[in-house]
Amino acid sequence: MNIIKSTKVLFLYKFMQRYASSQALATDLKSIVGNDNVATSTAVREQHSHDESYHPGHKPDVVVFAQSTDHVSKIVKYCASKRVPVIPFGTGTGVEGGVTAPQGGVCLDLSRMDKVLSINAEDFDCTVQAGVTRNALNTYIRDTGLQFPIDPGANASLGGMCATSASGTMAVRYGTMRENVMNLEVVLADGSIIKTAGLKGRSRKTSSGYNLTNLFVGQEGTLGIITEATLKLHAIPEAVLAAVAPFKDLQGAVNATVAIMQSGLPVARIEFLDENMVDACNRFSKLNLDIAPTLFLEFHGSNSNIEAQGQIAEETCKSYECLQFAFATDVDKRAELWKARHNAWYAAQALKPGSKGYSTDVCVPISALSGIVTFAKDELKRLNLLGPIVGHVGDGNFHVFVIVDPTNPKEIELVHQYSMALAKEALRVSGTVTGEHGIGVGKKKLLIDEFGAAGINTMKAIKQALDPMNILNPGKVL
Ligand SMILES: Cc1cc2c(cc1C)N(C[C@H](O)[C@H](O)[C@H](O)COP(=O)(O)OP(=O)(O)OC[C@H]1O[C@@H](n3cnc4c(N)ncnc43)[C@H](O)[C@@H]1O)c1[nH]c(=O)[nH]c(=O)c1N2
Ligand SMILES: CCCCC(=O)C(=O)O
Ligand SMILES: [Mn+2]
Repeated sequence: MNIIKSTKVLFLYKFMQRYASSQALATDLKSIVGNDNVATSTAVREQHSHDESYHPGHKPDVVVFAQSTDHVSKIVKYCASKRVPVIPFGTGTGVEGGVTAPQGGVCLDLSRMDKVLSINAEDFDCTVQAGVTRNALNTYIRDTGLQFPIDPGANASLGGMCATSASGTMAVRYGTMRENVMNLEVVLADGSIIKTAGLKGRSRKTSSGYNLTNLFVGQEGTLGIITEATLKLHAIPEAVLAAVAPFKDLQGAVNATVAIMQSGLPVARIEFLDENMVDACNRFSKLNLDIAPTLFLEFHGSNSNIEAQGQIAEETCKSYECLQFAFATDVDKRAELWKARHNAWYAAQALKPGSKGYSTDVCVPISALSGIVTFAKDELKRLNLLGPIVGHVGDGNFHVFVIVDPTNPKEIELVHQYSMALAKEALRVSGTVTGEHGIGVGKKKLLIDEFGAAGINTMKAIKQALDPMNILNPGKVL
């Protein structure tokens, strides 16, 4: 009895101590960035404790809404002086637990840094603050005839997209964030500010110094806080044509993809949905597609060549026994199709109300795609799991959205094992454990298999050099 009582007292004491220190932290931060930019309410901390995944949330002690690079620099400098963790937060749409705060600390929300700083239409580039979302940027530049085509399904922040090296349905044509970031402004762990590609750099190519830009693309907030990004823009095509092609079997759809890629056709989108995913999209997005392994395709070109592109794709799909090949030229029909594709994650989860999705994200050389998708499906069947499959197959990248009961730890463990087995199969065939979602907390254990000890030690040496006190998003990636 006494032991229980003293444990309770100790718990209460620790709670009071943490509460007092987080209050002191908030008071100091308010003096740096102003009262309106600091939140300590449970609701705001809860909202910033998790992303869109099944990974358990952890609340930060304080949430700070930065308004400028100067704010970020001052906050990081202060946190360094107190050895307080800093966790950057864009829009919280990540899926590997990257924004959770397992050690508490300050969640640095960048959504109020939402200014488009410059558009250089003649150079096809722009510079934005980190909190600008991809949709906001595309709305802002609509009249220039340009677009920023990297499209994770969610309306993510461009800072978050840089930090996770995001991609999406159009990477097959326009590249991922790695190919589209020209320069970054980054606040380092001591509060100093750098530009990764030169103080004013926005040239199309450079061989000057180390490639700092791509060190900070994909670092998930563990090496620095991205405050501004200079990005490549692309012309909005004169003509766009979409198509839907259901196939008799999975192999036909995947082999047609490989053949289309090998033909050199500049396909803009080529997305695979297995029969379960099509069924889920039909229900969730009110489509009426045949329930079969299906490709959604899109071609970007000029009025004079768009039909020829579509025709080559149609002939190729027919030679792999597609059941039909239906073009969608109408703007609204196309928008409906891609909206449904972007909502696939929610469609999958809606198959079982109350369930949560567990997303896998492997990427392999395209010649290995058919084999590994078959492996993924066979394993689902063996383990009796429901997992609709969707993929940016032109890049050899696909996701199994395994549906889990979040209250059933045994099922979560089983799905975790499935995800690990799939990732190891991807490595066996020379792929990667994540094509676009990153490592976060979810895939840390797999890094050693992908890079080996010497590779991991190199990453640790970089982390140690840039963040010796481990205050930047501790517990993530490495
Ligand atoms: C429905 C749906 C569909 C998709 C996706 C999500 C959802 C919900 N995603 C995943 C997600 O949208 C993607 O990872 C985004 O890049 C995350 O951007 P946020 O702004 O939400 O970052 P979020 O706030 O979730 O943070 C992600 C990570 O980056 C760090 N971070 C955020 N801002 C930072 C900054 N300014 N500086 C440094 N670090 C920072 C965070 O600390 C965290 O580790 C995705 N992804 C994809 O690649 N392809 C896809 O097809 C999809 N599709
Ligand atoms: C939120 C899970 C990832 C979604 C995704 O990457 C996709 O639909 O392609
Ligand atoms: Mn994806």
